[in-house]
Amino acid sequence: MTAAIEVSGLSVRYGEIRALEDVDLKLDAGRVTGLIGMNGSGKSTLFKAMMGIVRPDQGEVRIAGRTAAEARKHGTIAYVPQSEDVDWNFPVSVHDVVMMGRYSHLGWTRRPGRADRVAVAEALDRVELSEYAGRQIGQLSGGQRRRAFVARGIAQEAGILFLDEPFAGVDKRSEATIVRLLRELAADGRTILVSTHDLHALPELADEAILLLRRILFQGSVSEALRPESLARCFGLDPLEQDAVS
Ligand SMILES: Nc1ncnc2c1ncn2[C@@H]1O[C@H](COP(=O)(O)OP(=O)(O)OP(=O)(O)O)[C@@H](O)[C@H]1O
Repeated sequence: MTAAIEVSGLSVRYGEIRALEDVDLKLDAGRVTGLIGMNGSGKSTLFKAMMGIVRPDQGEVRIAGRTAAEARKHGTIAYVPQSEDVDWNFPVSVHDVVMMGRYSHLGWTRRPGRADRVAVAEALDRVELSEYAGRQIGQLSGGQRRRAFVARGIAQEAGILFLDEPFAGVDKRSEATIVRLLRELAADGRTILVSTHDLHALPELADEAILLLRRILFQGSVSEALRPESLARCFGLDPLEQDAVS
């Protein structure tokens, strides 16, 4: 089976800072992968490099046979950003946000047609936000905001979905809804990569896990990734243990 995403020998620097070093990974379609790493370990940089937003110093990214930049241009990748990277006061409705996913599909008039409106309505329905379509995006809860961005990716018909910390600031019920939704989207054949600090959600969420600390420390089963010795290498301590005592 050809990997949907193949990264080889990827290194990224910001001036003197080495954010990623010699990263190799393969992600297959139909699977959810959890990307685990402490703050500053390079998770966002990895997403950006795989979307062709930051240029690698070395190595390459192939997305379904294309370069990262080509794949982004073709709308192959949808990105759900970290909450703090979004201006929630921006005067757009939930419907408008989801319609943004159709931009790569719009014809020469650049005006949404019937097919675009249908795609947006179906995406909103899929994430159970139809009744919120007219609301300003900032008037949604944390979990609903994430679902609106997932709907944007569905409307975009993206085969690949990257989510950067989708559970941060989200209550348990919304978290469970997002986990269920991502599992369904993977079952449809999408490739899903989710960065998260929420290790407790991992067994239900992900088919496999990657531990990142500038380099890939581990890629494999969730149960192995969650072993104390694996986490100790990734975080320098065992965070599950920390949660239990705090
Ligand atoms: N635009 C930038 N300019 C300079 N340094 C940067 C830039 N973006 C990230 N870095 C640095 O690169 C390293 C990796 O950062 P990155 O944001 O990829 O980590 P992260 O794992 O996503 O962290 P977090 O969990 O806090 O979001 C960090 O040392 C960070 O300070």
